Amino acid sequence: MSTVTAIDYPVSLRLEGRRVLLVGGGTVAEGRALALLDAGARLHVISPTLTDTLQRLATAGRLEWESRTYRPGDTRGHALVLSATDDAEVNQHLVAEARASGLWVNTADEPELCDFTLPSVERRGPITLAISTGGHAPALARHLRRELGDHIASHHVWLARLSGWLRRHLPRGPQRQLLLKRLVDGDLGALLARGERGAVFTRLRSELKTWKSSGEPT
Ligand SMILES: C[C@@]1(CC(=O)O)c2cc3[nH]c(cc4nc(cc5[nH]c(cc(n2)[C@H]1CCC(=O)O)[C@@](C)(CC(=O)O)[C@@H]5CCC(=O)O)C(CC(=O)O)=C4CCC(=O)O)c(CCC(=O)O)c3CC(=O)O
Ligand SMILES: NC(=O)C1=CN([C@@H]2O[C@H](COP(=O)(O)OP(=O)(O)OC[C@H]3O[C@@H](n4cnc5c(N)ncnc54)[C@H](O)[C@@H]3O)[C@@H](O)[C@H]2O)C=CC1
Repeated sequence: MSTVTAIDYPVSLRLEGRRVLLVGGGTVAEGRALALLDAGARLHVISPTLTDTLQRLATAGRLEWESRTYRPGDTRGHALVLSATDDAEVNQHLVAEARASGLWVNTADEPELCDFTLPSVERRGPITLAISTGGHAPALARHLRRELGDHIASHHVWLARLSGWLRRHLPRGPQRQLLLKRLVDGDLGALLARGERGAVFTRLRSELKTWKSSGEPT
């Protein structure tokens, strides 16, 4: 067991259409595979065995499965590499190979060998809550994720979708910024928190009319 001293730098990766290698097909690999598929990755799994769920995904063509053990050279052609075998030596080889080719790699069994670690993730619509303890306390990350996840209410999800729509349809600038901030913690945000979506719509509709009449595209 190793010690982790540096603080991890959080990012949200866009993996849609990218080829990701996952070595291992057990319970831990299954969790990673489901999250990677949710993110739209083109998933390549190398493992002599698969869990039932992974097996079903392979049969359905949702992932590419090679039923064999890892071989040097397997990382070629991938954007990201994750190792989740129960063999520490295999995981170490995979990390060394990935790093030698400049690829980012995560191994489930050794925080110190990871180029990135996986946070505990809670999703509500477009909102992602991710908790990291930098490898110190994964069980605590999970506990906090569940506890804090309860604070993301349905009006937050609604607000995120509405904000996304407004950002796509209104031109950038101070007027849009002000409106989007008011939706979160201004007068409109207060209405939303009370569940008064109808009132917010009415107010928005009349405000957007002013935008139109002042020559702004909607
Ligand atoms: C470094 C990291 C590398 C990585 O995997 O990226 C790592 C490493 C290790 N985890 C181990 C054990 C456990 N991991 C969990 C749970 C999760 N582990 C996750 C992430 C991470 N785990 C990364 C750091 C994240 C951070 O701390 O910020 C979560 C958050 C996300 C995910 O996996 O997707 C997911 C919760 C998902 C959810 O929300 O439900 C539980 C709790 C449980 O299962 O209930 C236990 C048992 C309790 C314990 O041991 O603490 C072991 C020892 C294995 C052994 O003893 O054999 C190692 C290896 C080591 O530390 O040496
Ligand atoms: N990061 C985390 O959150 C956690 C990590 N772990 C660690 O993750 C690792 C995997 O755990 P589990 O999924 O529970 O193990 P598991 O025993 O269920 O699965 C291991 C998988 O690796 C495959 N495998 C073994 N050798 C291989 C090789 N040479 N090439 C390709 N595939 C190979 C096996 O066929 C099997 O599918 C362990 O090292 C464990 O300590 C465990 C719990 C949590």
